[in-house]
Amino acid sequence: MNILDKIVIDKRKEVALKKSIIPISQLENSVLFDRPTVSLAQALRNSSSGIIAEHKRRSPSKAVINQNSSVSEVAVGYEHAGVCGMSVLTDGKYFGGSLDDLLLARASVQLPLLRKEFIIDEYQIIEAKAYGADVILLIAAILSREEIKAYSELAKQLQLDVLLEVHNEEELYKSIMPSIDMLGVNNRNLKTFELSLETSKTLSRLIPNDFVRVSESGISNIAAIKELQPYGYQGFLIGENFMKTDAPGQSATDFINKLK
Ligand SMILES: O=P(O)(O)OC[C@@H](O)[C@@H](O)c1c[nH]c2ccccc12
Repeated sequence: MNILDKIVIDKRKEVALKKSIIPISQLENSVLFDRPTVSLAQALRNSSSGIIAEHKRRSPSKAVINQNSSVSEVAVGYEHAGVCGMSVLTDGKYFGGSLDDLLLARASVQLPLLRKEFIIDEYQIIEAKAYGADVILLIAAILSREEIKAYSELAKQLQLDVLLEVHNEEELYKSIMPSIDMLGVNNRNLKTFELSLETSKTLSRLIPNDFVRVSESGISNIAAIKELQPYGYQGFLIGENFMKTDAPGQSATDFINKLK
């Protein structure tokens, strides 16, 4: 069994438990549920840098990155740096994140916030809205075409943007539909952790022009961005490169200044 299979098995148990404790009606009654959202896709279209900065304490591929980071401080630092959006890992077991992290980020910044989660149930999309997210991630490797369609349509109803993540041609073909706003190509294979920017380059020619293109993972310098821009990428999701430093916000500032 690969790591992604393990994560999904645990996630199904987690969601089943949560559903038995907090009913959907309670999520829908939360204060943030009616908050007007901000579009990340729009922010990326209007930006020249296109940086989406992630809050990530640890990961199965890298162990500890920044175990004790303060999500509020990081969020404020990222906003100050001029990023287009922030990604907040909410998985606890494998990434050390939580929905409280999302709430804290929401309380600290106006930026579009992406709930970075392994979504396998509609409940998690309603939860994302209730905890202040503007965008959800859907991972094609763990979803059928029917699920992608149902989940992305629900997200649109809730005014959430959808970032659909793919890693190969097959995943890309099954995911192309109008309810997707952004197509993310993950340079990291979630099953083997193998990393290569070539993935973004080879898949780019298969992505229809109306989707905002986001390249995800393994981006650690300006050269990588310059290399990917000619392939039509307008968004760049960066986690570890910022989070491994003592001041993620400052490293995002330095990075964006170099891009200008
Ligand atoms: O830390 P990196 O290599 O910059 O990667 C960030 C982000 O792309 C990565 O965390 C990620 C991309 N897709 C995911 C899906 C689930 C969990 C994590 C991810």
